[in-house]
Amino acid sequence: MILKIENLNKSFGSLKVLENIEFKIKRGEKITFLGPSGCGKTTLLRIIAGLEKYSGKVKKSFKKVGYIFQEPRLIPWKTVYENLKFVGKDDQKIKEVLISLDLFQFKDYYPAKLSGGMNQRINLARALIVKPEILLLDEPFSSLDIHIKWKLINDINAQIKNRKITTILVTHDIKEAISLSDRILILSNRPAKIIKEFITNEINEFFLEKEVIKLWGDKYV
Ligand SMILES: Nc1ncnc2c1ncn2[C@@H]1O[C@H](COP(=O)(O)OP(=O)(O)OP(=O)(O)O)[C@@H](O)[C@H]1O
Repeated sequence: MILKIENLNKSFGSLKVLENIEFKIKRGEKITFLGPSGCGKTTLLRIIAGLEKYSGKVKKSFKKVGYIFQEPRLIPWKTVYENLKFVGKDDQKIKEVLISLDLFQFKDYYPAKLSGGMNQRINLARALIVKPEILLLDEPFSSLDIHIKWKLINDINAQIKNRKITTILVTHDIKEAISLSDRILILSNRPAKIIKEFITNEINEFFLEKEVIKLWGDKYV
């Protein structure tokens, strides 16, 4: 087990965001938390990454985490190469990751000169450079055009398969959930509770959409 969470609760002042969250993830597993907007998905990932206080038990058997945020958070005055150098010192490793993501030819560009999709690929490269045992993906496709989004999903799937990385995606998008996970845990409206769980192989998009409409009501868009 790479992560085990029991009786996790989180509030910001009087706003209750997470309620009695309990789950386990095996090493190498890909899971998605599918939840409506504003239910507490980012907060859950931030707790797993060690960036947020909480009450309950979070038992982690990993040290290296890769985190991909909704918006690419690259340092604007550093080139692609320098952005990666900032987190990983090994030139050979940087080169290998850039080549594996078809980014090597852009190594001397500044982020502003590249598209949103390219910036997110660089973000992925930056997350992979630390050789993460677990990759946390916080709606990384939300600002991307549809075809760029699917290219990035394919890239992520190939990379996590090759490197056998455990992944946790949070999203409100059914297709993303199905494309990137072995298991889908459905979160309720805020405060987020786990209300249902599916094995991705056993369902399809249409079935999941019906379930989500039932569970989220008018929060489903
Ligand atoms: N640091 C904070 N202080 C106070 N409230 C916060 C803080 N962080 C998040 N919240 C609130 O907690 C709730 C859950 O936020 P969170 O970002 O975790 O949800 P989400 O499901 O990721 O949202 P979205 O789908 O919009 O990205 C929101 O109402 C948000 O305003």
